[in-house]
Amino acid sequence: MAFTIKKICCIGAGYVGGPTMSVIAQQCPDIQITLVDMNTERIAAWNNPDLDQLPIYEPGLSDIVAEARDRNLFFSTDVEKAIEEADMIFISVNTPTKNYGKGKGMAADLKYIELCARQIADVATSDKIVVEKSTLPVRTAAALKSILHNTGSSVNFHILSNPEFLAEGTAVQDLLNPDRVLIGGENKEAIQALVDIYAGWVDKDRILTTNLWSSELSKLTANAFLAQRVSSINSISELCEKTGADVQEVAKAIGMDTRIGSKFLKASVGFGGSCFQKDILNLVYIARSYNLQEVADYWEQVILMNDHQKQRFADNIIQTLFNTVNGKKIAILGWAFKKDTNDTRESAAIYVADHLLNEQADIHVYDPKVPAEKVFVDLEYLNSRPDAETRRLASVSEDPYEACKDAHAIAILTEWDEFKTYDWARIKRSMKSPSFIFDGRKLLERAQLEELGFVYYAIGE
Ligand SMILES: NC(=O)c1ccc[n+]([C@@H]2O[C@H](COP(=O)([O-])OP(=O)(O)OC[C@H]3O[C@@H](n4cnc5c(N)ncnc54)[C@H](O)[C@@H]3O)[C@@H](O)[C@H]2O)c1
Ligand SMILES: O=c1ccn([C@@H]2O[C@H](COP(=O)(O)OP(=O)(O)O[C@H]3O[C@H](CO)[C@@H](O)[C@H](O)[C@H]3O)[C@@H](O)[C@H]2O)c(=O)[nH]1
Repeated sequence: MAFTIKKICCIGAGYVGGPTMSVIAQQCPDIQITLVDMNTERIAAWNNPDLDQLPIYEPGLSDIVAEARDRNLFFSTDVEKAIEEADMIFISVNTPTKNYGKGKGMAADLKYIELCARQIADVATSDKIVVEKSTLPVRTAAALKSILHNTGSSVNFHILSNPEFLAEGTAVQDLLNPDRVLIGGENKEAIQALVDIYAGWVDKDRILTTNLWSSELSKLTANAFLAQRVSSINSISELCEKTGADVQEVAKAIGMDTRIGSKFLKASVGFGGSCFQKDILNLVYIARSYNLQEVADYWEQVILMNDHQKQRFADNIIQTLFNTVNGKKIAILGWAFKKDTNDTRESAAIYVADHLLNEQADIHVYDPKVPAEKVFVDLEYLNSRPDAETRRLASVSEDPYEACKDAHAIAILTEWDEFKTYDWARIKRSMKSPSFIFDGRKLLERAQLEELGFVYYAIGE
């Protein structure tokens, strides 16, 4: 039996649900989409007439929301109503690393997923296609199936896995022109119903269908491979610093080998974001749960290398500043985990700053998109010291020149384009001497800065 999809509900209006559903609504004006979330503030922000106040910053997103909102795209806190009315339900809730109990610090916490499944099971009175959009451990669909099919009602549920591969900062472009769309499932008609939606704007050759488990595992694997490239080049950056090789030159030289490819070879202060670490830890946990110790150790090293990269960046600042940063003002440019997003989850900046705060440095943060309070909350979450001390040592500036004034050093931790356009001569004049720059993104030009009198350190040089 072919399915006709007229109404979609998406549970979870976050970094994935928001942009994904906005693009589907834009591309498929005949489908009515309701994004629901239990976070009332988030939903209110999605409904804010002022498009600058949307809860998520992504280039191009506000135009799409402006086009589709209140036409066929709706944001609501009425989860039950949206579930009841929908033909297809996307689950796009967060699946963070568990911070309690069995698997603490490793496994994905599936409590939000289970809650969604139970809510769907309780509310649904007609057949539904349930789509896993969240990133999930392989075989989660089996648990979902068990919850949905044990309701005692005659409602049929078809479960699909449709992991999302968008990267933040380029979410809209990634959704409009995906390298591939992956759909795993068991029921051919249900799979076809989702294929038909994407086929509205995605080339059919790029829509891949697989079994459920391959789809679930492909998502974890893709992130593990991407993160592994960053850790691999970061490991080489340290060797470059010892030997006189330049990591950018090495990356270019190896990236021109078509078997290696040039993407994801940018050495950095360490990868951040809500996905890489969480998903690799989860992969490691799954491997260990099948007693595959070598597999687990292999992937765990990607995380250990990343931790080392953040740590050694902070250590290098301390060492270079004559082995003490106590009472010294250090400007941190960039708090988001990458440019063009306001997301700070697992940002390397948090860990570098925390390390410097442990040494009693006086931290001044500037980021073009991250609100001040978020910076404090991120630091306080680590619980490294009393909150009052964090707020005494750290501050947030709305102006980059203020952040850098009287600083002993500047650490560049996000690759925001605007940092390249600053009046660096003015910044130099306002700083203490010697004036150090620690470029964790290799964003600036060494020759220009050295000419201005800075002492310039960059990852991998
Ligand atoms: N952020 C990314 O770039 C990205 C990309 C691909 C995949 N993913 C995966 O997508 C999933 C979602 O990630 P995200 O970044 O959008 O998370 P997020 O935290 O931004 O959004 C999740 C939302 O779900 C809501 N929620 C949780 N449980 C709920 C429930 N029972 N009912 C209603 N709302 C509920 C939360 O309030 C939150 O607003 C995760 O599994 C993540 O790994 C994320
Ligand atoms: O050469 C590189 C590439 C990335 N990074 C860093 O790696 C992190 C992650 O970057 P990126 O992958 O671009 O952003 P995410 O939004 O985390 O996207 C990843 O995680 C998502 C969530 O699962 C997936 O959907 C995407 O495909 C995957 O790229 C950031 O801190 C980047 O600065 C580097 O340091 N060097």
